[in-house]
Amino acid sequence: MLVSWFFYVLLQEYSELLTPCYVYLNFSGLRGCCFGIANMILVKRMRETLYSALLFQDISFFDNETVGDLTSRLGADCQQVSRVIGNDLNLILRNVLQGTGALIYLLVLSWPLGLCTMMICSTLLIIMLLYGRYQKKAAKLIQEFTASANEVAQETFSLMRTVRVYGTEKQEVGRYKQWLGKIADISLRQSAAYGLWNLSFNTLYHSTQVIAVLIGGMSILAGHITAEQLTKFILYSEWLIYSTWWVGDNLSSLMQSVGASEKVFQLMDLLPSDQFISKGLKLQRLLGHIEFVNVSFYYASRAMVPVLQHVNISVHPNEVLAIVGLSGSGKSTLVNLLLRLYEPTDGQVLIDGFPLQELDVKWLRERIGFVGQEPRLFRMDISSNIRYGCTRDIKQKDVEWAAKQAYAHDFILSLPNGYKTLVDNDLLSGGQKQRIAIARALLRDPTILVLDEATSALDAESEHNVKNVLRALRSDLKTKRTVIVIAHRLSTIQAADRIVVMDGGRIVEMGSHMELLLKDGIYARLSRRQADAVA
Ligand SMILES: Nc1ncnc2c1ncn2[C@@H]1O[C@H](COP(=O)(O)OP(=O)(O)OP(=O)(O)O)[C@@H](O)[C@H]1O
Repeated sequence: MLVSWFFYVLLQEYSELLTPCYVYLNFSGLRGCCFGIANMILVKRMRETLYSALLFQDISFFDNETVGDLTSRLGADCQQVSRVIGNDLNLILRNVLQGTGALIYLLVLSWPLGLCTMMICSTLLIIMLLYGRYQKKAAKLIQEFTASANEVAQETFSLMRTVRVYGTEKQEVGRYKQWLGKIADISLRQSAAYGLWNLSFNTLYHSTQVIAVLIGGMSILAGHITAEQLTKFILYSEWLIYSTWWVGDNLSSLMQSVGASEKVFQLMDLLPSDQFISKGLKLQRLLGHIEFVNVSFYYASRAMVPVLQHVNISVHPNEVLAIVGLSGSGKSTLVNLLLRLYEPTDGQVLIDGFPLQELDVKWLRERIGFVGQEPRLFRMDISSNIRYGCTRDIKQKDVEWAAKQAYAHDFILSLPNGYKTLVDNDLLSGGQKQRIAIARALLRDPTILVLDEATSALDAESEHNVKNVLRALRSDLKTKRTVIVIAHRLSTIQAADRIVVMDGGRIVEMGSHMELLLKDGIYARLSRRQADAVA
């Protein structure tokens, strides 16, 4: 009897709530589907925006960010936002509508009772906001610690051979556990806060019932309301307080997601580097005349350490200039400035008489071939790796020509699928990867060719062959190009037109191989030491 009466009241009240919100509240499948689609579109768009915002930053930006941090922003953090859109927002909206409906109905039934319930709900809301703020802070910390833990794991996996050889597995587990400990500490506090939040809810929830019975009972005795109205009131106040609880619960989870996503939004808002925005000059023809005029430089992350000091060099078109010097003397930095990866702190780099900043950076880079110290290949087939970044219309025979020039053709043909073999980091030796990187640089037919320790991983014969290629490229009058070679192995650069010797960010000697030997300075000393080492 009591149960059927209860259902009767419930049905009657539900039918009274036939408002435009009814459709929203009751078609949960449709709602879920709409939020799911919105979520999918937004998260995809967010990842795209974030990824392209990152790719168009200055190189110095990547000096200050870790790979683990950035990848977790793209992965886990974007997923958090998806949770907000797909779940939390949906439930918050549903419960706000339901709670508002219940509150209006309660005030209509009995405004003193309605006001009391509203006060209790307001207290609950204040506690909820404080709890939400705490959760936001905690989530931000957890996100940071998780990124650091990921960074440690990523580093350890990528240096697995070193870890194994030095037997530091336990030490690495310890390093990882340190971050996990910090995450656990915050999670523990989060759980305690959740417990407190639940306790407050239960206390306040029961107090509504006590108030309803007390004030409602008195109102019945005074004849202000009927017993039926009080029953309805208790049902609706329960509805209201549960809606408030759900809003609070989802709001705190929303705050957690907002905390975790704050950095994502900051990164998404980054403007592209100036060099991608400004439209520079495109010369009709690039001759390859490079000048460093009184160039000084320091890295922003180490502002107190001057890396280059008053460097003056003029490299003529079609000249082969070698740069040598002790490790850390600033050779690669000089090349970084030429590639406009960094801007000089003082002085200017000129190409064919034009300051680098005035030239269109894309146009210029298309005309520069670069082989770095540790060529790492992309996870694509060998042919695509050689074509990488080449904007000309390239045919397979061009790719093979470049591979032959770099003495890579034979070993490529010996691979299971030849030029179509998918490159895996472990598949090729350091020297083989370097030869593919040289082929990539040659295929661009660059006017300026920069080789930064490009032959360091080559065996003596391959190095000799590649040196011949460079010599041939130089003497080919149709393809004039300026070549800058950085090498530790002095045998590689003996034939260069000019050799620049660097020490502590300054140019200390300059001349041909013979001239520098006669000078009996740093170059002659380095040369003697290398000859002794070979002997
Ligand atoms: N991204 C960077 N951020 C801060 N300092 C850097 C960065 N890259 C290089 N340096 C510092 O600048 C100095 C010059 O480095 P650079 O790589 O130009 O020397 P190098 O002569 O090419 O050395 P090596 O022959 O070992 O490659 C070094 O002290 C190095 O620690």
